[in-house]
Amino acid sequence: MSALPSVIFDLDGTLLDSLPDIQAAVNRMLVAEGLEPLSAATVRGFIGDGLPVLVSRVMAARGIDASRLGELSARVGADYTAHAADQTVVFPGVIGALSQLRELGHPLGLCTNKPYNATVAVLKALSLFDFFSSIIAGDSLPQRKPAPEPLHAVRDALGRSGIFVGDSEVDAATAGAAQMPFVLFADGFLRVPKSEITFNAEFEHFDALPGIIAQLSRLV
Ligand SMILES: O=C(O)COP(=O)(O)O
Ligand SMILES: [Mg+2]
Repeated sequence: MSALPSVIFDLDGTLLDSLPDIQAAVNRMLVAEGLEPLSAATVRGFIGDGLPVLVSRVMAARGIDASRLGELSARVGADYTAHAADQTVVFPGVIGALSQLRELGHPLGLCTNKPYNATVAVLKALSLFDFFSSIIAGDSLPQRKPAPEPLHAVRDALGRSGIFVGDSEVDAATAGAAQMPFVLFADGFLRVPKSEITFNAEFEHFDALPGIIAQLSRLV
């Protein structure tokens, strides 16, 4: 029997409902600038392409001069990292599914566009850090998702074929570019209709994930 494939996870909107803390950090910056805060729905639509892109979208929405991107990204990043687990919760069933997959012998990895320091802070605060043998974040490599390199880097570090589990069109495109099967968590931060993306399977509760991985493992 061949070795079980690795299972590689996206973070925001897949393992974590992190929107409240991302929105709060963005709005602390806006309020400090004397500007109106943004709604959760608006901020949700800005998440998925990494922190600098998020901040550039926030700045555009509130008319802040683009020349301040470096300064404001650094400020939001530091503030968010210090408060990354204030309101953020793990989606129901995540710990059970990760435990089960690890026990079965699947190596587990993480491939996120969130900056590395914030990723580690939130994973440790929510007792998820020890599950992952390889973590590639939004600032780990010159490329970020949807480029295939971050996903390939995690897969290569884990030393097996891989299955990617994510919530967004960015993740679907990354899996396609990396030529890896993609499992969609359908209750995350997807910004396009499901019909516009390609996935091998989908689920709405993590209790269903180990069964899906068992099926796909026969194909990879
Ligand atoms: O930080 C982001 O923009 C998105 O993070 P994710 O890749 O974990 O969904
Ligand atoms: Mg995501």
